[in-house]
Amino acid sequence: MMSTSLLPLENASPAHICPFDQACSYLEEAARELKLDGSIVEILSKPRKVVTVSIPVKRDNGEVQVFAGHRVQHCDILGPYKGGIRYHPSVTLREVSSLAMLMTWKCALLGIPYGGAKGGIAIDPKLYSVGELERMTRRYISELIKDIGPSVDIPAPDMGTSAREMAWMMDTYSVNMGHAVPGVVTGKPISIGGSRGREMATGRGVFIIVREALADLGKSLKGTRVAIQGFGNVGSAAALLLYEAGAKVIAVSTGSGGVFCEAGLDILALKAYAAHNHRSVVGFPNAEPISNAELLTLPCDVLIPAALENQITEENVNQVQANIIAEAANGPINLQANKALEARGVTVLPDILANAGGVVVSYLEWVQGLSYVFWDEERVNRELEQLMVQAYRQVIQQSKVRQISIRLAAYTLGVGRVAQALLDRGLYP
Ligand SMILES: NC(=O)C1=CN([C@@H]2O[C@H](COP(=O)(O)OP(=O)(O)OC[C@H]3O[C@@H](n4cnc5c(N)ncnc54)[C@H](O)[C@@H]3O)[C@@H](O)[C@H]2O)C=CC1
Ligand SMILES: O=C(O)CCC(=O)C(=O)O
Repeated sequence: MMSTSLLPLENASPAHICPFDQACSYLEEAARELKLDGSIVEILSKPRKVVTVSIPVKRDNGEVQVFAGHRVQHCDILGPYKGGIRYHPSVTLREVSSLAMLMTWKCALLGIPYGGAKGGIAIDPKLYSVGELERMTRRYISELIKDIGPSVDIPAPDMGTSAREMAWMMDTYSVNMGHAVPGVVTGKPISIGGSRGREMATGRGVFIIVREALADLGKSLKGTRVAIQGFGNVGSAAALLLYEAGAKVIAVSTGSGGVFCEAGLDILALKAYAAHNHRSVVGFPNAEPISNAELLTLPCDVLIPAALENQITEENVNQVQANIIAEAANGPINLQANKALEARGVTVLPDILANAGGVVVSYLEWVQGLSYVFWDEERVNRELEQLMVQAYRQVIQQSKVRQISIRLAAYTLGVGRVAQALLDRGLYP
């Protein structure tokens, strides 16, 4: 395992759960398959820049609370750093670092000219007022002002953040620059240069990849039984598109628990219910309660983890019954579980492919902003469809030619493209 000395602020958690070590293991596996030089792996296994800032925030009651805000810039060989910002209590520097590395491979796999980054603050946004979140977000971006920019590093939404936070970030950056800079973030509201289709984009990408995988197995979406963990931006959009295409979404969950209905949930009604129920699905009429753990092991055709990392592990993998798992979340299956699933012949559609729709439409948003020409949603969705299907086909082809798993095929394509660019640029400037 490569040294992770650029991450000095925290000790590693045990190897079987440390997300950064897991990300390095996949990199090393891809490098072995590609017969890459050890020095390339050494370079790519370390983030290029790790920033942690202190964020003092005045609470509504007058007290001051100080948060740590991270931004990890993994690699900018193919273009500006790109990746979301997460507000969730489980955020750690190691987690953010692993997610930044995944962004590098994801962008390269999809053929979009970005490097990888990720940011985050360990906070439960539900416990803070809108005013407190706004003050925290603005201070975080002020502290990062020299590290981000439209051609340097472009944040976007992730867990716990949305178009609202992106608008605060864009405004804070613009005020500091003295003029409007919409290109500094993506996933913005449409009123300030956001793209049509971005809100649904990650879920739409998941939908496209599941549809293609089913078609390759000679199956259609109609009547396919789907269980989805997480009903936020990604999970709810994937659920809606699958439901509209005739799939039976039999179970859905949020952090506070889930619901199950053998005949299939009415996703339109469930979305409306969650919107009026603090984003929780618990208590939805005509459905049985179900825990997050139970949802993962339900008999179903397609399982879509769309929340956190490490949900399918050596502890529950033997109970998982789905034939297809689409990683809408980043890193929901740990290393050991992944090996077990592959040995059983389960089709695992890896995160860097399955959830790439978000960064694809972020790229389209950035391109529209740079050219001052904005597209209708149909065009955005068409371009997204084309890039997702193309990447899926390339991954399946690579998997067949090299006789390797779909995950390793996706990694070899992403890592291989970055390694080639590194060599073409004369190693690293
Ligand atoms: N928003 C985006 O465009 C993209 C998001 N992703 C990934 O998708 C995943 C979900 O992100 P979003 O939907 O944006 O976040 P979100 O904040 O909109 O929704 C997260 C959902 O997960 C649920 N959740 C939180 N903790 C949970 C727990 N312990 N157990 C079960 N459910 C839990 C929440 O209740 C909520 O329903 C993350 O892994 C993120 O990195 C990946 C690519 C792009
Ligand atoms: O839209 C983006 O730029 C990044 C999305 C993201 O954070 C991810 O794909 O994990």
